[in-house]
Amino acid sequence: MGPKEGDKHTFLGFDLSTQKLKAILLNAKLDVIASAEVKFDTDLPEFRTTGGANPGLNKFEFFVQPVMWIKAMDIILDRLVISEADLSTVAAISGSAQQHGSLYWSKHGITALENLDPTKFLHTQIDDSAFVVNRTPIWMDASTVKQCIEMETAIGGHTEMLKISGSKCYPRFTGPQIRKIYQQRTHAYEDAQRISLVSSFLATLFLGKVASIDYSDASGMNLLDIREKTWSKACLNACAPDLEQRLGTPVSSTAVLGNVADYFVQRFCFPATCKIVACTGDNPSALAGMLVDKNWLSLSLGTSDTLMMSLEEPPNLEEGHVLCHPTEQDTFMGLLCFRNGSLVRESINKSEVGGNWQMFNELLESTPRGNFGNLAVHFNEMEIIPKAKGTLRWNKDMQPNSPDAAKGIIKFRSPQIEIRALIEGQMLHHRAIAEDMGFHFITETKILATGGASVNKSILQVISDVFNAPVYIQMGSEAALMGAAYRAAYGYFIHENQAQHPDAPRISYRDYILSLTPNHLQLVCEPNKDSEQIYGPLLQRYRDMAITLEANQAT
Ligand SMILES: Nc1ncnc2c1ncn2[C@@H]1O[C@H](COP(=O)(O)OP(=O)(O)O)[C@@H](O)[C@H]1O
Ligand SMILES: O=C(CO)[C@@H](O)[C@H](O)COP(=O)(O)O
Repeated sequence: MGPKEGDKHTFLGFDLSTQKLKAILLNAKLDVIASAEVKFDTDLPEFRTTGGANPGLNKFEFFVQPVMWIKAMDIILDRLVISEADLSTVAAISGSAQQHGSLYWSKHGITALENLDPTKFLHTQIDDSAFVVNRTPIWMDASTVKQCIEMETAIGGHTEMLKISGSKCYPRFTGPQIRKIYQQRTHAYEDAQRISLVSSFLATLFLGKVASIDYSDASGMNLLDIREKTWSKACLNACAPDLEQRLGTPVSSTAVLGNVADYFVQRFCFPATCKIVACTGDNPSALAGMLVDKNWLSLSLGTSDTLMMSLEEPPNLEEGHVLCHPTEQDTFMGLLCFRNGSLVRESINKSEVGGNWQMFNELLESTPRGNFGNLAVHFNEMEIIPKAKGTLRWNKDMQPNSPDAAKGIIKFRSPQIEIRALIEGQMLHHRAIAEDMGFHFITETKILATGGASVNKSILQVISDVFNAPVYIQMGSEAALMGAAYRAAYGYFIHENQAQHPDAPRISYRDYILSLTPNHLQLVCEPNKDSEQIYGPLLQRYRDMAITLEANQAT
C-alpha cells in the first residue's frame, strides 16, 4: 500500500491564501523536502495590497487583481527551482485557496490558457485581458447584503437556503457576489465564459484549461445542494442567468482532473504524466491535512480565525456553515469563520509593542488568567457572527446595564492588560459561538491549531485555558498546505490503483495517509487546572459585551 523502496515520486501542494502563496513538496513517505512562499504585500508591492487585499471604492468592498496571483505563481515556481526542488519527480499536484472569491474568464483568457508559450512567464500571457472583471471580489468583501436578501427571498427564505446549501446567504459567499457582478456589470457577466473559485483557478493554471470546482469549496457559494452534490437549480435561478454553464460540473475534492499542461513540462521539467488533483478551499484543505476524528475541534489562525469540525449529519445551523467534507464521501464539515483574527492581533501588537511578537508574548504571559476582570472585544471590521463592528473594553466594575457599558473604557492602563484582554476576548468569542452552534465540549475534546499564529505558544496557552482542552499542532507545515499535498498523494494513489486493480476495494483517505505518516501531531499546551473556574464565568461576561456591541450598531 505504501511507497516502494526507492520510490522517487513526490507530491506538490499549494496554498493561495489571503496574504501569501505557499508551496510544499513531499516525498513518497510524505515528509517535507522543499518549500517556498511569496508574500503579496512585500514581494509584489506593485499591487499595493495590505494583508493581501485591496479595499474597494465602496464601503465593505475588498478585491484582488488576479494577475497578482499569477505573478506569485511565476515567482514561487522559480523559488522552488532555486531551492533545488526536483520538479521532474512530481507525480501529482493539488492546492488549497482562500474560499469564496470568484474569477471571471474572458474568451481571450481561455485561449491564452490553452496556448501557453513555455519561453515566457505566465503573467505576461494570462494578463488583465484574461479576465472580464479585473477587481476580483474576495472573502473579505461584505458588500452584497442586498443580493443576499434577494437570493433568499427568491428561493423562499433563509431557512430554505440553509437547508439546500448548508448556510444562509452570507455577503462573502460566491453566489451573492456573482449576482452583484451580474447586476452591476451585466456586460462583463455576459462576456464571462467561465467562473472559477480561487481554488479551481489554481488547478486551472496547472491544467491549462478551466478546472472543475470541487464539492467542498462549492459549498461556500450558496449555490450547491450539499446533499445531492449538484448545483441547486433554485439557487442558480435566484443568482444569475445561464450560470450553470459558467460554473461547469462540480467534482470530488480528491478527483484527478487531468495531466499537467505542456507549459510546465517544458519550462519546469514536470513529467508529462503529472496529475492535477482538484483543489479546494483552505479550510476544507486544513481539515484534510489534520486527519482528526470527531472529538477534535480544529482552529485555524490565519488572516481569519476559523473553527472546523467533522459532522456525520448536516445540522440546519442558523449561523455558521455546513460544507461537504473534503475527503469523506457521505460526511460533512462544520465551519465558523471569524473575520477579526490575525490582522487585529497584528494591529494591537504594533500599537502596544511596536510589532514585536516576543515582547507581545512576554507581556501576555506576565498577566494572570482572567486579567483582573479586564476584557475586550475588537471587531475592527464588520464581524461575521455576530454582525457587529467596533471595540469595547470592560473592566471588572462595568455592569452590563450601566449607562457607560455601551462605550466601555477608552484604553486599559497597561499594554500587558490590553494584550491579554484582546487574546482572551477573541478566544472567548470563538468558544461562545462554537457552543451556540451546538459543539459540545467534552473531556475528550482536543484542539488542533494551525495557520500563521499557531507558531505562537503563548497564544496557544490562552486557547487551551479558554477552551479547557489540550492544544496540538501539525508537524511538517500548516494543515491547509499539508492537506493539499496529501490530497495530491491520495488522488494519485487511487487513480493508479484503480487502473491496475479495478476491482480492489477503495481505501479511505484517512487510512491511506495515516499509514504513511502516523505521528503527525505534537502536543504543545495543556489547560491549567483552574481554567474552567476562571473562564466559565467570563464566557457569560463576553456574551454580555457582544450583545452590548451588537446593540450599539442599531444606535
Ligand atoms: N509569532 C506570531 N504570533 C502571532 N501571530 C503571528 C505570528 N507569526 C505570524 N503571525 C500571524 O500570521 C498571520 C498570517 O497567517 P497565515 O496563515 O499565513 O495567513 P493566510 O493563510 O490567511 O495568508 C499574519 O497576519 C500574522 O499576524
Ligand atoms: O471566508 C473564509 C472562510 O469561510 C476564510 O477563512 C477564507 O477562506 C480566508 O482564509 P485565510 O486566508 O484566513 O486562511
